[in-house]
Amino acid sequence: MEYVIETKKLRKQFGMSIAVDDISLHVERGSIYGFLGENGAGKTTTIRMLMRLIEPTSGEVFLFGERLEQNYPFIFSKIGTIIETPGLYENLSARDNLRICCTYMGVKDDGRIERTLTTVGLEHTGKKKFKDFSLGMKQRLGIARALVHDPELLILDEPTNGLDPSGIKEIRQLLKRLCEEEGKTILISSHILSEIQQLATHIGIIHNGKLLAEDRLSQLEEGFEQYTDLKVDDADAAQTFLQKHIEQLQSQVLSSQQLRIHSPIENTATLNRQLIDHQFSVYEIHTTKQTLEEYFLTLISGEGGRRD
Ligand SMILES: Nc1ncnc2c1ncn2[C@@H]1O[C@H](COP(=O)(O)OP(=O)(O)OP(=O)(O)O)[C@@H](O)[C@H]1O
Repeated sequence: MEYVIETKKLRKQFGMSIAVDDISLHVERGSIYGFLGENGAGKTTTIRMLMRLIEPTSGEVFLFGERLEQNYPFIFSKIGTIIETPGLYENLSARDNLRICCTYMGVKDDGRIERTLTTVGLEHTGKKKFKDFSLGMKQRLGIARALVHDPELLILDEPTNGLDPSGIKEIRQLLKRLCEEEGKTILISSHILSEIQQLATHIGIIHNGKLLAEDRLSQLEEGFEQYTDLKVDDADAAQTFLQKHIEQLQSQVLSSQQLRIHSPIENTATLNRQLIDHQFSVYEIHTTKQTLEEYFLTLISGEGGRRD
C-alpha cells in the first residue's frame, strides 16, 4: 500500500502532558482522510509535526514514502496546507493575494492563478478586497492559496470552522472534486462528524492523544450498530410476543408505545404483518443505522472523559 502520509509512533509531550501519544497514521494516496477528535484531542499538534512546525518528542514521519528529515524542506512543495489562519492580505483582492503567494513560493503563474480561482469559485471577485469577503469566500481563498502550486497533498486543519451549512457544503463539494477529478490526497481535521461522514473515504479517530480507530469509512460503517424502532399500541405486549417469534431477541422498551429492536430485522414488512395478524396496532416502523457521530461518542466514552 502506498501511503502519502505515514507516521510511526509519533509523540509530542509538552512538559509532563502528552498531547500526541505514539500515533501511527496511514493516509493512502487519493483518499480523503477525516482526522477526527474533540477539542484538545491532539489533531493540530499532530498536523504541526507533519509539517515540522514543531519537533516531535519521538517517532517518525514519512511523507510520500520518504522520511521527513531526509527530504526536508523540499517535500513541502508537494503539499498545500491550511493550518491556523492562512496568511492572506486584508487589503488585496483574491487575484493579488495569489500573485503574492506565487512570487514567494517561486511558482510561475502560467494561468495557474486563474485556474485556481475558478476551481474554488472565486473567479468573478474582481477588485473586491479580502476583508470584504464572506467567511465562506475567505475559506475558499485559503484553499486556493494552498492549491495554487498544484500540490499532490492537501492538509487542512478545520477548514470549515465557523461556516454556515451552505458554506460547509460548498467546501465539501470542492474537496470531493479535487480528490475525484484531480487525484489529490486530502487530510482534513474536523470535529463536525456528520460533515466528514459525507466526505471522507477514510477515518482516523484521536482521543486524549491516542489513535482509537483508523479504517476505510465503508469498513467502519459495516460495524455500525443498526436498530429498528416500532411504535405500537402496547410495547410490553409486543416485546413478549416477538420474544416468542425471534430467536434471542434483543430489545428495549423505550416507552409504553415504543420498542427498540437491536436484533437484525431482515424484513420489516413481515414484522409488520406478524404484529398486525396478532391484533397489534402498528403506527411506525423504521430502521436506523448508527451515525459516525454516535459511533465516535460510543468509542470515546469507553476511553474516559476529555482532558482539559
Ligand atoms: N504549545 C503548547 N504547549 C503546551 N500544551 C499544548 C501546546 N499546544 C497544544 N497543547 C496541548 O496539547 C493538547 C492537544 O492540543 P491540540 O491543539 O493538538 O488539539 P486539537 O485536537 O487540535 O484541538 P482543537 O480542535 O481545539 O484545535 C491540548 O491539551 C493542548 O492544551
